[in-house]
Amino acid sequence: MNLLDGKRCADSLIADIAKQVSRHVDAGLRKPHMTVVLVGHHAPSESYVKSKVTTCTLSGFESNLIRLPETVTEKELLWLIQQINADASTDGVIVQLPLPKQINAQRVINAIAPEKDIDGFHPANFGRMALGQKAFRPATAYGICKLLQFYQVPVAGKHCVVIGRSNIVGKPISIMLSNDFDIGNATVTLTHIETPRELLLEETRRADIVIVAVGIPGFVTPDMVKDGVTLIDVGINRLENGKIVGDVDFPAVAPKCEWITPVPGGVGRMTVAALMINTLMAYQNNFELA
Ligand SMILES: Nc1nc2c(c(=O)[nH]1)N[C@@H](CN(C=O)c1ccc(C(=O)N[C@@H](CCC(=O)O)C(=O)O)cc1)CN2
Repeated sequence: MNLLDGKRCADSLIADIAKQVSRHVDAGLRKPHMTVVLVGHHAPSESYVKSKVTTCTLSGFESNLIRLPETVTEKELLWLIQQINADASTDGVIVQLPLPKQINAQRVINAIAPEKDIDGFHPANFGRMALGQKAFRPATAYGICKLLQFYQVPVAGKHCVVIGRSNIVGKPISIMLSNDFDIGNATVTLTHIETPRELLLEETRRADIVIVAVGIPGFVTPDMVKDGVTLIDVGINRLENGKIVGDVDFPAVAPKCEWITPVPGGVGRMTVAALMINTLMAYQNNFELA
């Protein structure tokens, strides 16, 4: 069993980004700038946003965090997005998800200027990504690709099963791994929590790579996978005792795996690193450097 260490990979990517930024700054350009919008006080979101702001500093970026109250209206949030879109000093913006019930998240995402949409959630970026064109790619999915690439895990020609069909993880990773560029060229089956159990097992038991993003602790058990599988655990579940675990029963399944991501320290770290890659791309696009 080998660990796909997200911290090690993310640290290496961030060091590389910081070098590129310092070359741009030495040449007289301003630093890349990310704006983060956080609505309310969702505890995990607070921690993710803190990690994004800290990683901006490590990457040599400027960042600013705009906090809005839980009760903010959709209209007020859309107005703020318009202001950020028009602000030339911001290269990229993210609105931390989830948003409170009164706000339609997709309407907010649709209002972000595609050239500042470093989350890659806007339909224009999602569409370009699906077509294999240059685009901001959803950070978790992109981070998984970067992690597989870093550890030289073979993907082309492999059978990959994704469990979970969310717009931010399951759908984009299934498209990216099946595309014929970068790290793709896998044969991908997209399953989800409503896939009949028998069918799910039929798929996962013959998969070379399983990616799980369902938000259920211990969902993947040893009987579901074959020996030598590569297992990517996207789940982040907080147990009552304060422990964070993924969607995989790690102690039981790890001995069967050739490669496996830990939680914490796996995909989560890569999400933040991939967001930095997207921000650098937004900046380089702005200055026509790429
Ligand atoms: N606007 C967005 N909102 C959300 C996204 C996103 O990509 N864009 N993804 C998730 C949350 N997320 C990033 O925002 C995220 C999740 C997890 C981690 C992370 O580093 N996890 C650590 C453990 C976390 C902890 O200790 O609390 C790990 O796995 O090691 C970073 C970012 C939903 N919202």
